[in-house]
This record gives sequence, C-alpha cells and structure tokens, in this order.
Amino acid sequence: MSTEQGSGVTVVDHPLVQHKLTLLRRRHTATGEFRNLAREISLLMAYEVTRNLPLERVTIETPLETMEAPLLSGKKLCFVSILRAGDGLLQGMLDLVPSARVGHVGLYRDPVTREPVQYYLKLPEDIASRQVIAVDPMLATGHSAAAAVTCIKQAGASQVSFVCLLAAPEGLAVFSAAHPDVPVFTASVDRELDSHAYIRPGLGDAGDRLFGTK
Ligand SMILES: O=P(O)(O)OC[C@H]1O[C@H](OP(=O)(O)OP(=O)(O)O)[C@H](O)[C@@H]1O
Ligand SMILES: O=c1cc[nH]c(=O)[nH]1
Ligand SMILES: [Mg+2]
Repeated sequence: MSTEQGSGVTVVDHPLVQHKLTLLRRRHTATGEFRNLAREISLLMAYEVTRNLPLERVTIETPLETMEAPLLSGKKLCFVSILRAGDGLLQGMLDLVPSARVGHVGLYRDPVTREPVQYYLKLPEDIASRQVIAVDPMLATGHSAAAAVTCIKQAGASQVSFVCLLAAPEGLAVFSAAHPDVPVFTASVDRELDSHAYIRPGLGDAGDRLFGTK
C-alpha cells in the first residue's frame, strides 16, 4: 500500500509499516527492539519499492503439467547502504532479495556545516548494469542522500531509487532538485527540520539508536 505524493515521492502507508514506525519512534524503544523493527519495516519497504520490477513468462514443469509462469526479468538488484544508519535497513531488504549485491557509501554529517563528509565507498563492479536501491533511514536536509546518489551515478548506475523511513519536506525538495529522476519511498514525511537539522517529530538519531552509541 502506498500513496504517491507528487515529485516522485511515495509514502508507504501499509498499516504494518505505520504501526511498526510508531513503535520505532518511541523514546523508550530499546536498541534491540529498534533494530528488529527497522529490519521488519525495511522488508516491507522492499516489497513496495520492487513492486514494478519487470516480469517475463517462462515455461516450467509443475509435477502435473507444463505451464507459462512469471519470473523476474531485466536488471538485477543492488542495495546501497549509506553508512552507518543505512545498515539498519539492509538486512530487511536482503531478507526479501537474498541474491542482491550490496554497496556501501560512508558519509557523516559535519556537526557544524551539516554538509556530508565521505569516508568510504565500495560499490559492486557491475553496478552500471544493475537497478540500485539506496537506503538510509533519515532524509533530513537531503544532502547526504543527494551526495550518495551522486556517487552511485558516477559509478555508472542509471536506474536508482531511494528508500528511507522518515523524510523532512525541506530535504525532499533538495533531493528532488538534485536527482529528479530518482523516486523516493518513505514511511513518513514528517513536519519539519529543527534548528539542529533534526527531523521533527522524528525518531532522534537513527545511527545512535540502532547501534546504542549514545
Ligand atoms: O539529510 P541529512 O541532513 O544529510 O541527514 C541525514 C543523514 O544523517 C544521518 O547520518 P549521520 O550523519 O548521523 O551518520 P551515522 O549514520 O553514522 O549516524 C542519517 O543516517 C543520514 O545519513
Ligand atoms: O533527525 C535526524 C536527522 C539526521 N539524522 C538522524 O539520525 N536523525
Ligand atoms: Mg547519526
């Protein structure tokens, strides 16, 4: 279940996603539960982002007869996790598509300038021939997501989607201006960014909550 918001933004409004997101946001949700919920939600998000994958019809033998049946065709998938919080969404995606390749872009937000600083990049050699789904729970100012997608495109990928849990309206505008061809799937578009560029009402710092670092 999803709602197209215009400008390539889809809010995944499936009741299971929305219920689990509420549990995830709660201040007292502990690290282990937070991690499990992120994994469960990302599996459901993967279901939505892969909804339009092309199918071809192939001939198979059931135990009883021959039939024409649908099978995925077209480009194979590559998930790209934006470190570190993106790793919280990776396992759920892989639960659904275990054969996908995985890349990593390491970025952190400079606390003063709030601009993303890149410290790592490892993408599959054949990324140009794959459909890429980049994942990061938070799209706040949108600069980290935009920088990561720029790296992915520079590596040759031409079909890219972006999946997050929460997005701020300001960040969506920045991201869509930088990458109008990249659809965004989010579980929620929250109200606003605060003066520290945190998403409100939000869920706090996704990386710290996933890994228990604060
Ligand atoms: O849209 P932006 O304003 O760029 O902010 C979003 C980024 O901030 C968080 O990462 P953070 O820099 O905290 O790094 P971490 O994943 O290592 O915690 C989040 O996971 C995004 O990558
Ligand atoms: O609200 C926010 C903004 C950026 N990064 C986070 O983890 N949370
Ligand atoms: Mg963080």
